[in-house]
Amino acid sequence: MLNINSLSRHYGKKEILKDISFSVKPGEIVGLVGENGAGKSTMLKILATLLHPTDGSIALNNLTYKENRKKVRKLVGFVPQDIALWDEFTVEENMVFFEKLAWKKKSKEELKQLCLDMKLEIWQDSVKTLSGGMKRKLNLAITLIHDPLLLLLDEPTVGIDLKSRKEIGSYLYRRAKKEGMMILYTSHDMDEIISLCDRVFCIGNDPFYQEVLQESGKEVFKL
Ligand SMILES: Nc1ncnc2c1ncn2[C@@H]1O[C@H](COP(=O)(O)OP(=O)(O)OP(=O)(O)O)[C@@H](O)[C@H]1O
Repeated sequence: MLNINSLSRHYGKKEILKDISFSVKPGEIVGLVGENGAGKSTMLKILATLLHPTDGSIALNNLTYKENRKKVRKLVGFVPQDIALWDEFTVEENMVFFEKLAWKKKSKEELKQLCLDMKLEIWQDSVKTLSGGMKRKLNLAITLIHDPLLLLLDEPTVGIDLKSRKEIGSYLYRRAKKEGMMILYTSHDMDEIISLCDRVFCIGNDPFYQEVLQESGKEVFKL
């Protein structure tokens, strides 16, 4: 279970997140939507332990972020908007490199299977020769190497073709429901949010997203 309590974040004098509280249950997929600059990435970076909140507390499976940062890090997977890969290395070399940094041992077959699960069928090619969508698939595969309990995805499917997007979505959905993995996910694609997420949180003051999502019958909450 992820619990966020009265969280706020300022950048200088600018308040981006204000008194935010919510919980995510095991196996739940939660969408985070809102206009550009609303604070979605800031929220994910805080949950990924890359930023500190100005105020408030977070706990993952009763591990408080403040006191257990290292332990929490092992349980979290984060796909940021910017792709971070070794361009000169092959897909295989990237997977092996990141496996060494992970806290779980995975065989080459398992690593290759993860790429296939992300609809990436290339293994020996150098990353610099991959398309933008293929790089995103590799980024997703890397994030899943250590079997995170909390998966944070910041617009992960930008540039990924529709068929692969649907298959990756179904794969993540199955894993969340089977393993209790929690997924927090930002996207500007409302169809994808509606089809994949159990609940949606709207961040920021623009009522547009809430109205669109309510029309679809989704459970929508304002943060
Ligand atoms: N390092 C920083 N220093 C100062 N301000 C920042 C910093 N990072 C982000 N911001 C500001 O915080 C606000 C929220 O940014 P954030 O990236 O979290 O928004 P977002 O909802 O993810 O937007 P988008 O949909 O465009 O990705 C923006 O006004 C942004 O300019």
